[in-house]
Amino acid sequence: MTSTTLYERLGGERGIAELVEDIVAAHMQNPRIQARFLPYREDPARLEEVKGHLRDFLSAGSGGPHEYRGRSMPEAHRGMNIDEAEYMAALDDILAALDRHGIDPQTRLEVLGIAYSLKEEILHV
Ligand code: HEM
Repeated sequence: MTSTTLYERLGGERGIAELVEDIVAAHMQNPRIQARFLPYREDPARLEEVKGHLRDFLSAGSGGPHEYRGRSMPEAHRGMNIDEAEYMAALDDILAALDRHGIDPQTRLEVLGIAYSLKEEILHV
């Protein structure tokens, strides 16, 4: 068991900011889900807002100091009708980013567990 928080193991504020940049860039390259994200290139202000929410979501959910002020998971993904393959593609991007950032396997599993637990709140809502 480790005594550091998940937030610390993800690299704190800076590590999480880098992870979010990497994950969003990966989503934009990922053929299974890029159509969901590419339109945000035309709206940089909105993209920054969503990235800020993603950073705060990760911080708040990992024991960090930031408060999440975005929408709930069902509200944020309502009407997108996200399917299982898209969900797995997003998880792949997240795991690959954690790997690239040198996050240890135990911590990656922990993040995977949390991400997976949100599935019912995001799929087909
Ligand atoms: C573990 C899985 C996921 C988590 C934790 C997650 C988390 C989030 C969060 C925190 C936001 C910001 C909400 C806000 O700004 O109010 C968001 C927005 C968004 N998510 Fe996800 N998401 C996940 C999976 C997915 C998947 C699989 C897709 C599509 C393939 C997706 C597409 C989007 C899009 C397009 C937005 C922007 C919504 C908007 O502009 O209104 N997400 N997500």
